[in-house]
Amino acid sequence: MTIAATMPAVRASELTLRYGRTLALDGVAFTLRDGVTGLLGPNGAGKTTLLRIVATALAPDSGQLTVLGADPRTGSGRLAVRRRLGYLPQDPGFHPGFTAFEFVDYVAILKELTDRRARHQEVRRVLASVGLERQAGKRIRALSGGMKQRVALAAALVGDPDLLVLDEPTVGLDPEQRMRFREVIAELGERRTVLLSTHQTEEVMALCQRVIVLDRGTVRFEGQPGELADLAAGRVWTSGAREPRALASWRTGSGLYRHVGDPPPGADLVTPTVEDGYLLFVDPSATHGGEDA
Ligand SMILES: Nc1ncnc2c1ncn2[C@@H]1O[C@H](COP(=O)(O)OP(=O)(O)OP(=O)(O)O)[C@@H](O)[C@H]1O
Repeated sequence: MTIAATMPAVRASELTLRYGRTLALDGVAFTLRDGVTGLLGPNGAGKTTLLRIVATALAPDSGQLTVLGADPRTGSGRLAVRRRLGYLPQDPGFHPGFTAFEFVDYVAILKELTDRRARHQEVRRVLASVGLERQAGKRIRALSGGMKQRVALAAALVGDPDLLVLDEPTVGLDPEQRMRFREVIAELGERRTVLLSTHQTEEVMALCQRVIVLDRGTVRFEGQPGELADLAAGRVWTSGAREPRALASWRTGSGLYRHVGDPPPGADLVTPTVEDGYLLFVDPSATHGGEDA
């Protein structure tokens, strides 16, 4: 079953969550529709906390949340969400003695695929979709980090869920594996709603139709990656020397220095990237303090 194009898969407002004295989420609001949305933010921004809430693994202290038309505050609502959700957590909690097949089969059992034959067919399908058909019989402890990550993604794909929540899915992967993951995720995003967290702006450019920038528990930006890049227009330039007053200034492969910040008069402005826009939001010395007001 697919969700109607007009209906957001996730609608959240005023989500707040504290761990003791740490305010991890502070009035977070966003809407997710079909396609791939990247959740970008520095360490400790609240990304994992937010993904766990959307995946119904954690309840917010306050705020409103609708996931796939259901209310996760109720038991029946959580069950309805979990039946149509695929979640790749940061730490999937593998039993290392399981084979890849056994682990994904175990997840399929938890997802109520009771018919053994159909279930095994589904396990083979999802393992093949991440290129692991030949490793299905290997013990997880014997797999590389990248392969373990693929097993975790395969488990999230069981049952062809309408909503996929992926916590840093490409972390620790080599470039080839990352490309392979991108192919799988992009294809899913053509038919489903995918929310993935990442530290990598290049991932957002490569994959995401939309991006949410989270910093210190607050949404700083929500829109298209191109719009985030455009926010840095006029604030990125190159020159032949380091610029100590810039927010960021580094020597590039060409030998020229690239700077983000307030350019001097007559600066050689260049086209900004998503990373430039992101830097302006998350750098505490940036002049975007009013954006979240
Ligand atoms: N179980 C917990 N107990 C106490 N504090 C926590 C707990 N989990 C997270 N935090 C704190 O809440 C804040 C948000 O953490 P969270 O893991 O959601 O951020 P993140 O954006 O996913 O970070 P990273 O990119 O490093 O994974 C941080 O300050 C973190 O230290």
